[in-house]
Amino acid sequence: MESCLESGTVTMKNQKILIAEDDDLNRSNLTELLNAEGYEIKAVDNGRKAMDAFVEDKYELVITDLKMPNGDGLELLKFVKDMNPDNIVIMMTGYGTVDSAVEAMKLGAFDYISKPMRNDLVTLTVNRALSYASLQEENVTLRDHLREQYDFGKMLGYSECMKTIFDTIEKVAKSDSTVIIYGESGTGKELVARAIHFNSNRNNFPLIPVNCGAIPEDLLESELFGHEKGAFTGAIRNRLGRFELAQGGSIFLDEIGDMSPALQVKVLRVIQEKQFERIGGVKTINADVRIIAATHQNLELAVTEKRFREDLFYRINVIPIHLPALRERGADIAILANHFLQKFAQSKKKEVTRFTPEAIACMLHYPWPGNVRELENLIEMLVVMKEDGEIKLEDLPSKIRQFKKETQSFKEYQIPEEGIDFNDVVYQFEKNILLKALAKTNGVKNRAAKLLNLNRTTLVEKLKRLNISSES
Ligand SMILES: Nc1ncnc2c1ncn2[C@@H]1O[C@H](COP(=O)(O)OP(=O)(O)OP(=O)(O)O)[C@@H](O)[C@H]1O
Repeated sequence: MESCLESGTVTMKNQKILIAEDDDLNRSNLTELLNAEGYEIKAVDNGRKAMDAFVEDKYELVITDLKMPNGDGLELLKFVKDMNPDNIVIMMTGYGTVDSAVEAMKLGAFDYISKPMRNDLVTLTVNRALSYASLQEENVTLRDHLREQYDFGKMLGYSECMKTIFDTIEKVAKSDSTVIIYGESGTGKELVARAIHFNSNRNNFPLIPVNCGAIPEDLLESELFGHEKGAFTGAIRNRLGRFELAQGGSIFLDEIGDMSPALQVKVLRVIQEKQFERIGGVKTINADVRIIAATHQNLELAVTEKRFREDLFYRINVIPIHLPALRERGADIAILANHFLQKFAQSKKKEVTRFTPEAIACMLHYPWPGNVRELENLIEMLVVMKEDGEIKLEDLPSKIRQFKKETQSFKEYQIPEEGIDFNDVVYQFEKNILLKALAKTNGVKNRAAKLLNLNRTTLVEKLKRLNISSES
């Protein structure tokens, strides 16, 4: 990319700008103006088309009108920020109301331009926004470069909380301190443990995982510490335990909260004295092992309920890392979904290209009780079921489909400071629902009535009252 200095700001040419504006004249003026400035422009006339374009291509900047039919500016802003929180968005407002602009800024818009627009102000705002974007990109590239060095492997995350977690991993990896990772099942605790180990000074030695919740208690002790031949019935030869196998490296004690109190004492001794004996053995073995633990439980609560030893808790809770549930990091859902789509499309040799914006929006609102694992499994299933093309809302299982955007955007409906015309809003909402039902049933009123749980006569009366003809 070539860069040049213009009116005190750095302008990066060949950057792409997406414009969403329903006013034809404004749209073409803006396109001409910014084309002349050397930017590559894609201009569309509503929010929905802009969402489609945004999913398909990379745009350094999105400029959107606030009020548009079919996906307004705020909806587009939210969509862009969900897909990529770092993407810069500028709003255009014809209403000059500070309120809507303030709301847009709160939602992450970079700036706003009031209409009627002055060309010099437009170019100034756009150049400023893109200079900022370039600086931001430089920072991200630098950080990504550092991150690559630390080999975060397949672990993705663009949400603020995941960035904080990556920073923590970088810091703690080299420290050799005990780490405990808290998080619901499927949030990526094992991936974090791997990232810590493989970025630590112990990475030439193994990382040995043990799922303390999956191994029966009487076997777990021998799994961890090993046994001598004849230590118990069935111990026909000496066996190394996982602590010994992990010598020089790290041990990942997954679901440590499920460990019995008797074993908790033994693990405490390994941490305090760095020593242990095999079952039935007399020789004391030195343990040079870093402990990385994980649990989905609230260990503090387990301590107060006397299910977990307090002394062990303080020994392992040295560096706690809390992995948020997937539903708490909206920004990651779209990124992870696209990543898994590419991964499975490639491995299963399918031409499944992308998700429609509606499908993504719906996934953003589903609560994902099984977290990233559930998302990964779902996308594998969707790719298997599909031959090619895009994954649409209808392709999603019904438990996810019920979290369609309409429900949510209605929940999120904000009454502006200047108030609303109640009857008009309800009228628009009702009309919208009826039109959608008709579109979904190809205009067949019987089926539309069934879909809405109305009887046919009521539906027909409503259509008449709302002035909806079969053509519409
Ligand atoms: N940030 C992420 N980026 C990419 N893949 C991820 C991410 N987080 C989790 N995964 C994937 O999700 C799946 C579950 O992750 P993982 O096994 O680490 O979760 P967990 O919290 O340890 O689960 P459990 O507690 O059930 O053992 C894995 O296939 C993992 O590769």
